[in-house]
Amino acid sequence: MAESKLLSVRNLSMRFGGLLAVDQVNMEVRPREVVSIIGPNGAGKTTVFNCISGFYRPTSGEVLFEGRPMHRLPGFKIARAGMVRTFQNVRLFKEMTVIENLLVAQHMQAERNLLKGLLLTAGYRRRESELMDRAAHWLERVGLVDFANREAGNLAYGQQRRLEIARCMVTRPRLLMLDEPAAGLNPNETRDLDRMIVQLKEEEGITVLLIEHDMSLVMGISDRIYVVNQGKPLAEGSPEEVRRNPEVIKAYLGEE
Ligand SMILES: Nc1ncnc2c1ncn2[C@@H]1O[C@H](COP(=O)(O)OP(=O)(O)OP(=O)(O)O)[C@@H](O)[C@H]1O
Repeated sequence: MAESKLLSVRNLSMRFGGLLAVDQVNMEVRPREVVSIIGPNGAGKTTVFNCISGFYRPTSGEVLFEGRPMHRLPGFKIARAGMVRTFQNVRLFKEMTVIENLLVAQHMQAERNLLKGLLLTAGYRRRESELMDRAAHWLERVGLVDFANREAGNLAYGQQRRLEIARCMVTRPRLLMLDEPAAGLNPNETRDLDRMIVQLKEEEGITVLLIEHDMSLVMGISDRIYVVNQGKPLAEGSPEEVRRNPEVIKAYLGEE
C-alpha cells in the first residue's frame, strides 16, 4: 500500500445511456488533506462521488482506498472500509431523535451479533455504552447537545447539516466526503461549517473530499482542488493555481 495515498481514483468513467457523465477522471487524496471537486452545474461532480462511495458501479476505472479496490463493492462495505459521505439533500432519519440518528448510524456500521444483543451480555452493554459516549461526544462537537431528544426533522436546516456530519463522524471514518455541505446555509452557518471542517482536519486528523459551489469556502479550506467540466478533468492544483488558471476562469469561475 502506498502510504502517501488514502484514495486513488484512476481513469474513472460513468456512462448513462448516451451520456458520458464522467470521462476518465483521475484523482489522489492524501491523508489529512482537504481536497475539493469543483465545476459548473452538471459537470459530473456528484456522479464521481456516487462512483467512489458505491452508489453507482462505474462503467470503467478504479477506486482504491488505502490501496484496496472499492469499485466493485456495495456502498455499505465501502462505508465500513472507512469512507463515508453526506448528500446534497440532507438524508437523516427525520422521525427519529438526534441521538437516535447517531446510534443507528453506528449500529448500521458495525457488524453485529444479533444473538449477543438479545442475550444482553455484559460485553453488549459495554459496547452500547461506548456507542452512547461517542454519540454524546459528537453532539457536543457539532453544538447539538441541547437538541439530543429533538426529532431530527424539526431541526433548523443548518443544524440538520451539522447532524449529518456528526452521523458520519460517529462511525470513525478516515475519509469524509461532503456533497455541497454549504448548500442552503446562511453566511453565519457557512462560517461555522468552514471552522468545523478545519477542526476535523486539525484535531481529528480526518481527510475530507468536498464538492462545493461556495467559492470562498472552497478557496479558504482546500489544500488542493480538482476542476471538472462536462465530465472531464480540466485542472488540478492549489487554490491559487486553480484561481489563476485561464481554462478554469473561462469554464467556471468566469460564469459567476
Ligand atoms: N442517474 C442518472 N441517470 C442519468 N443521468 C444522470 C444520472 N445522474 C446524473 N446524470 C447526468 O450526469 C451529468 C452529471 O450530473 P452530476 O449530478 O454528477 O453533476 P454535478 O456536477 O454534481 O452537478 P451539480 O453541481 O448541479 O450538482 C448530468 O448531465 C446529469 O443529468
